[in-house]
Amino acid sequence: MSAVPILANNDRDAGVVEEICGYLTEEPPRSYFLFAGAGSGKTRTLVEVLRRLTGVLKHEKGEQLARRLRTYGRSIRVVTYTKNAVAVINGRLGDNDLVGVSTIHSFCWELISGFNDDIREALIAVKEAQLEKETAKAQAKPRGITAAKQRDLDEIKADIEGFRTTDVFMYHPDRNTYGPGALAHKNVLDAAAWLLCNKPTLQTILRDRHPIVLIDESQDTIKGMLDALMGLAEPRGSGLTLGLLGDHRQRIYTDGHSDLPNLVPQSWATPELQMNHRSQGRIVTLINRIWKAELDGRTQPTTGVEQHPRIEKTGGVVRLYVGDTSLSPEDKVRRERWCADQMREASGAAAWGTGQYQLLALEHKLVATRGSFLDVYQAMVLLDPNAAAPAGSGDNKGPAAVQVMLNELAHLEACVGADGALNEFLATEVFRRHGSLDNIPEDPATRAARVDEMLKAMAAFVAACTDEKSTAEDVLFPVLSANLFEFDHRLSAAYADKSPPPAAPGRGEEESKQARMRRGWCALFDAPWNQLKRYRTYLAGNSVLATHQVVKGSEFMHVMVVMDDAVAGGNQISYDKIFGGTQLSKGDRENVDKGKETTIDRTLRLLYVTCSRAQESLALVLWSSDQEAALTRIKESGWFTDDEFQAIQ
Ligand SMILES: Nc1ncnc2c1ncn2[C@@H]1O[C@H](COP(=O)(O)OP(=O)(O)OP(=O)(O)O)[C@@H](O)[C@H]1O
Repeated sequence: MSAVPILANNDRDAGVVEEICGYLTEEPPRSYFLFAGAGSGKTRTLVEVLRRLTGVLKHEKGEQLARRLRTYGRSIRVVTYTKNAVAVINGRLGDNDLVGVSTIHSFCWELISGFNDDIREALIAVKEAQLEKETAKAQAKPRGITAAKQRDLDEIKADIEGFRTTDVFMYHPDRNTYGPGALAHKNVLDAAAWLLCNKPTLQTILRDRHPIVLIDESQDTIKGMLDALMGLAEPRGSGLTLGLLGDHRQRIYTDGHSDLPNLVPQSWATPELQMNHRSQGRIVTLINRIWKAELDGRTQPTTGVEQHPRIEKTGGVVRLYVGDTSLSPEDKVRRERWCADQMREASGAAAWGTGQYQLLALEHKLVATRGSFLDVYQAMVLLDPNAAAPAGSGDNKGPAAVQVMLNELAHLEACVGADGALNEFLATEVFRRHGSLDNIPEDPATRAARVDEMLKAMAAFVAACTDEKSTAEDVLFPVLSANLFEFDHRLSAAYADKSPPPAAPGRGEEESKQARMRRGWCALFDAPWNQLKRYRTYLAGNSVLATHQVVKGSEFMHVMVVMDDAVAGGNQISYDKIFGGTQLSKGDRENVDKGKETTIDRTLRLLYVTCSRAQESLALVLWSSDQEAALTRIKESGWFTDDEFQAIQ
């Protein structure tokens, strides 16, 4: 008797897999948009559908579809947001020649690569449209086309000329591509979208290769491509069927459509997942509340399925702590530890006392302060602002010129045991792997001299990296002097240059790239070596610290969300406005009047994403510019019970 209601409740979404299989195997097949909230098991649903449609699991109509796909050499294409998601789906699906899983970048490049004339035509058309639009916009302004704007417009013209004279285009979806004909990621997406809209041959190729395309995280999928695909899928029976999976409540990038649910054609099916399998009941109630909140300054609709927790997940602890944002960063870090202690008492989870909770901060700099690697992080930002921090797609690997410090030297350092002794066997392996032993001289005497030089350099390296006080320069010195690895010429040149760093530019002053990089190199060489390890862990996404954006798709037992608008800078996100410590600005009011997206809308979605990462307990720490006002508003909001929020003393 007891098992029945559990199954009934937890299995309220059990029919969705079969429902979707039905749409995709109908004649003609029907496109669908799956509303699937946080923790609802989108991936599992997707994989289960694919198993049935490709004949892995017994399914009459699925087997027929699989036969048809195989006969014509076709496959179902799944498009994911990150490479990590590709690996997860492939891992769960196993070997399956009827399904291809890739990121949108790989998918687009696969479609257009080799069609150089078409790519050229598309890129020129896209850029000319951009030039026309930007010129008209600038001309309409009271000051007309300023010198700075003219520079931007000239850059677009130069891009167009560059495309005109390129014969062969090159691209690697997994990394930045350099050299003649190299395309940026955005070029590839733009070109593919344009070609899909304008070239019937490419439309036929797509339909012929992949009659079914399923897109994960569709709320953040780049608009141009999504529009092109949605256009091709109409009318039903056109030869392309789309499945869009997503959660518009979790849209955090500006690439996606702002209101996807309303763009989906009426004729599409709209199945729903109502369960949240991830979080305890208290957390699910909170995220439902957050989404439904009728806040002043909100323009986005509250469309969405109310989620249900699993019926055995009746617990969960949620707390909101409100502190004064004018405190120093050190004081804030200390008080956040106090909040963690409060969480340990409230939840009884030892993890809060041992630092085993995931801390989510709004901004990388904030994370770097809390993670004690601020010097290294700031140096990396100066060296390459676009590569210094982890990205949601998992693509950033740090500035290219310092890769040897992030890889080779890290691997060598890992050969040093806790007792400070170097494991020579492992170190030799590291050298072999990175090609450092390839050029060891043949002649015995020179060979012995080289080996001796390497051993001495290694001993000096070990001494430097086990000394807490060493800077990056101290550790680099022996390895660079003995050429233990192949160093990027920019790193070697910067190291050899002993000139002092240029002064940082004043407010509003421009800085050349060269001066900025020189400051970056000097800051990096001066930074404590032990910060590099923490920076690497963060970059790789393996840290207990992360930004709010990067954790999309992840889950953690215990989560602390640190909300500190003042430190984060920018006006895109403001938690203090949501919680009442800051009033809406004039710009917010204007946006509301025009029905445009507001800070409140963006912040609410980000808050929804961060809160929904927690499985067991969730601490929200708000650094507010008006503690009292925020606490009053929080009490009125009804999001939390009286014992769930308090001031940070
Ligand atoms: N049917 C199910 N029964 C039990 N557990 C499930 C089920 N589906 C998913 N889960 C579990 O619930 C958690 C959330 O699933 P998953 O990460 O796939 O959700 P999601 O829809 O991708 O969420 P999000 O959009 O928040 O990232 C995972 O731990 C997963 O193992």
